[in-house]
Amino acid sequence: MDATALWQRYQKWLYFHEGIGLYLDVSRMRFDDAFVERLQPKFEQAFADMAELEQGAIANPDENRMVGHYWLRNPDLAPTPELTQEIVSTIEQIEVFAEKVHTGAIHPPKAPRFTDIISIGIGGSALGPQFVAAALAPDFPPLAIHFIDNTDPAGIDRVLTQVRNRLSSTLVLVISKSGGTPEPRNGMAEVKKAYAGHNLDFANYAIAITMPGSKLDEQAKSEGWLARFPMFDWVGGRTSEFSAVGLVPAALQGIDIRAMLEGAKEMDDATRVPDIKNNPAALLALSWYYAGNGKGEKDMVVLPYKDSLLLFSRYLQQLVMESLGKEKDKTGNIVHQGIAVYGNKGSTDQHAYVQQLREGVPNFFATFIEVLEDRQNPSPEIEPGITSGDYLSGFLQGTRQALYENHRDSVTVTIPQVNSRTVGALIALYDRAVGLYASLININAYHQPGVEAGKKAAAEILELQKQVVEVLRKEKTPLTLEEVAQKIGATEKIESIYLILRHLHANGRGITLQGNLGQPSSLKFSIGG
Ligand SMILES: O=P(O)(O)OC[C@H]1O[C@](O)(CO)[C@@H](O)[C@@H]1O
Repeated sequence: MDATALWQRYQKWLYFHEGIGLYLDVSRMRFDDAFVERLQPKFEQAFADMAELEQGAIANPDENRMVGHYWLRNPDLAPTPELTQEIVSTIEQIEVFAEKVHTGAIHPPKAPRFTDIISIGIGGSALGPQFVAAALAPDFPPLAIHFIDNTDPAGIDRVLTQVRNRLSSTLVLVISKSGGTPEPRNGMAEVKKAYAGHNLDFANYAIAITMPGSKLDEQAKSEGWLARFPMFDWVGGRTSEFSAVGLVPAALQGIDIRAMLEGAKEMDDATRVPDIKNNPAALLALSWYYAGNGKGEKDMVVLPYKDSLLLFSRYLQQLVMESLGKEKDKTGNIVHQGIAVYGNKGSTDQHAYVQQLREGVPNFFATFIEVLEDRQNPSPEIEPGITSGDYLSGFLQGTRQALYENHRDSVTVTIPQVNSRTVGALIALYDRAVGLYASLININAYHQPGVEAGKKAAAEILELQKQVVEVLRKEKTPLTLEEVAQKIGATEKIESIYLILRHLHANGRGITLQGNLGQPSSLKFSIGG
């Protein structure tokens, strides 16, 4: 396509949201009108599915749940007045709580103000808060946030070291929808011990964000934690940023949560329009379908050209891949669906993997996120008439063009600046795009049956570890791996037994070994001695 035709195509397909100032350009996706027409019936179904979902249908039949994240930013949409009230009062509760923490009306026993937050959670209970903190937290927030989003002991230590002089003024948010996920449970248990080690009563510092009645909720209630905020059954972890999961940490950091909710609501209104061309989420879903042939054949590379949006690609990775990556469609056919998402930021990635994007295997489409405002204050010139921001902007255009010339398609989302409203709108845009795309390919975007297998296998390993240790404790003489496996009656698990023992040995857990480390079958293990 020549430059004139491309410019025509750009204007024909350009979407602009006046309220938010958001542009979406899908002109560099090479679909034609016939393709759009072919998808029209699927989109009609998708818009109808979405309307039903918003009205409170059981849109997640496998878990028998409604899917209500859209109600969080427009509580009047909730299907019952009780739900509306629950949403409204939770937001009010959060604002009042944050205000009291900021003014010192709620303060730690031994200090006039809380200074820091340790936020413990994983997946949807971490990625939204992390993304929003990186994008929106003021440079000098009223409370500085630190995340424990794993069961990595060294990661936990790092956070505890960062706050070691301020533990007595550090709030701890324990965020887990289910209240039973092992990683945050472990993080919480370790942090609780650290407080005890400093003679601090953890309950005075701890806040639970979880479903009422969960294990975590019961613990928080019985131990008298400082506060509890509800997470709703009808909100999925990966779409929970506008529930207490995201709003509590954001409000505590001084982020304007009302503006974030407003931006999301405005975007929700725009993405409810049942017209592909005038609905930015539909345009995204159309582009994804085109790129990957409705089967995820191409990866989505997300390139925000703004440091503060660095974590957007990681946030989208869970939203898109946990929602769309499914073995079966809604009818039960094996489909192995999904779209792989990765990315970091531009123009930094230009000096990392963009080489492959431009010339290597063409198995992706790019999503550029552009921010019009370079910085809040005027920029100095680094060359006559040129600023650093001009470079950033030029690099974005250049990469988009270079990719297109080499038949690599791209979408560009442009926002005027990074603020609470635009970040709220971005999250809402992708929430809806995922929902619509899921309908196009007929999958349930709201469950995650696949993650259970890994969790179950891990639980079995921990059980096996107990058996291994028990066997070695009873033995006087060192045992080979085969002997351990035989004594447990699990010869098929010999590799797992080896890996368990190697890990215990590396961590000074009382395991002694003799033999050649490079030849596991030569090793003999004992406890102590
Ligand atoms: O908030 P929870 O219940 O601890 O779950 C954390 C994450 O774990 C998952 O259930 C998958 O393992 C995600 O969907 C979720 O965001």
